[in-house]
Amino acid sequence: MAAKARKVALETLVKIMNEGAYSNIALDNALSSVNLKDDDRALVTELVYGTLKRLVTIDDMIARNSTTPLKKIENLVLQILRMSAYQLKYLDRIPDYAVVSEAVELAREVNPRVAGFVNAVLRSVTRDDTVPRFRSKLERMAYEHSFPLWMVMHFSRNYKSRTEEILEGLNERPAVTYRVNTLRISRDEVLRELENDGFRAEPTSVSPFGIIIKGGGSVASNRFFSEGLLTVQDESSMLAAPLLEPVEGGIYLDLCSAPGGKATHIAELSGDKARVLAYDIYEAKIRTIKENAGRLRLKGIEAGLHDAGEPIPELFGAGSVLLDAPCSGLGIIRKKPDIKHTKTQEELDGLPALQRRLMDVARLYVKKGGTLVYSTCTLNPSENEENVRWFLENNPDFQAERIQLGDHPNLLYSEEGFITVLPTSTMDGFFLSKLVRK
Ligand SMILES: C[S@@+](CC[C@H](N)C(=O)[O-])C[C@H]1O[C@@H](n2cnc3c(N)ncnc32)[C@H](O)[C@@H]1O
Repeated sequence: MAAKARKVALETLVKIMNEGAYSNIALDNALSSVNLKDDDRALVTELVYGTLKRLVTIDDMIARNSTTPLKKIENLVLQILRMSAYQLKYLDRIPDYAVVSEAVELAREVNPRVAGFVNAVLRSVTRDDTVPRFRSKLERMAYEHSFPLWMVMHFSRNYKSRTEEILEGLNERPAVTYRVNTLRISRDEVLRELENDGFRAEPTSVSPFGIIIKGGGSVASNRFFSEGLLTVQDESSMLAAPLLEPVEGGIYLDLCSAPGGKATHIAELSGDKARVLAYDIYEAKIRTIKENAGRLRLKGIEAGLHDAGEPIPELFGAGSVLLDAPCSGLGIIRKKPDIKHTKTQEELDGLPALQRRLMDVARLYVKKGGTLVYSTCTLNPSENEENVRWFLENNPDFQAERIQLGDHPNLLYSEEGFITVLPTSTMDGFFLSKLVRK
């Protein structure tokens, strides 16, 4: 059966690498269209994410051991080599000879003439223990942690001595985390009940709302999930909604809200007694907000299609606002390792202008004494603190309120009290700021 899993993984990789599909979506589609056992599903996920995660290093190895330059290798054959090199160098579940012979079989189906070439390259990769000579510390980090050099330089320029920790964090296997709907059940109770049901679960350490599933199977089919007591959410994302301090009768606008992870949290924290206007620019995504609100049985969410760049005058001064802005997503590489290969410095440079335009509209909805929470899931000061500093300079009626989440090794507090969350196994890289209208 593992052979079938490898074939599915290969097809998925091709969709991502050659057709520009997003890794999480391509993988979900692939897994839902085939009938595979749990072990094989796990293998597909491992092969796809692992290959994308280690691609820089893998390509280097293939280039060293191939007589044909990488750019000239037929696309499908290149993906076979990449996926197989990943197994040879990073997994020990499958013996090397089996990996090579499976790869040769797959290659033969693509083009019988390349089978010998694939065999030769992979045998050579198997024996290759070369440690390349690095011209700098950054080059070493790029190779060892498998990131494009420009991205390592970006982290090093902006996060200095924390660079290696960021690279390691972004390569972590993401833990399975859920937010407890404390409107209906306490976290302690969920933990107790899950333990009774045979799960191993722990509380998250920064957010008081999260649990981490450490073992015992998939909670998605558990009654807690289907009955709306739990929401899949990263721990970092659980930190945004509480900053709005939602109360009964309040009005909250979540301007970029799909799939509604934070909007539903706002509703829960208000006792589901507030209006939560949850907008997004994509029609298809509005459905996901409604589905999530429905599963959680929340009545206060009003999901709708709206471009956050277009002001809605009827709502000026209406309440408090969450702007969880579209961003470069460098903080979520653990879950979307394709970001390592798809983002460019130019793309990063273009984002602050868009984000500032959205902030400029978002401020209009904030009432006196109300709050604007600006957050992103990226590690890039120009999309994060520099945007917020620009905003405060241009809007003297707003002031930053210090966020206090306690001392945790991966939380960086700026002088103004903004927070950058460095990635760990349980937390995405994230940025949070809280701006109050005087
Ligand atoms: C970081 S995600 C939001 C995640 C969401 N807040 C949550 O917690 O589930 C950013 C969202 O912004 C949406 N978006 C991008 N540009 C937008 C715009 N101009 N107006 C409204 N939404 C936009 C995207 O479709 C995406 O769903």
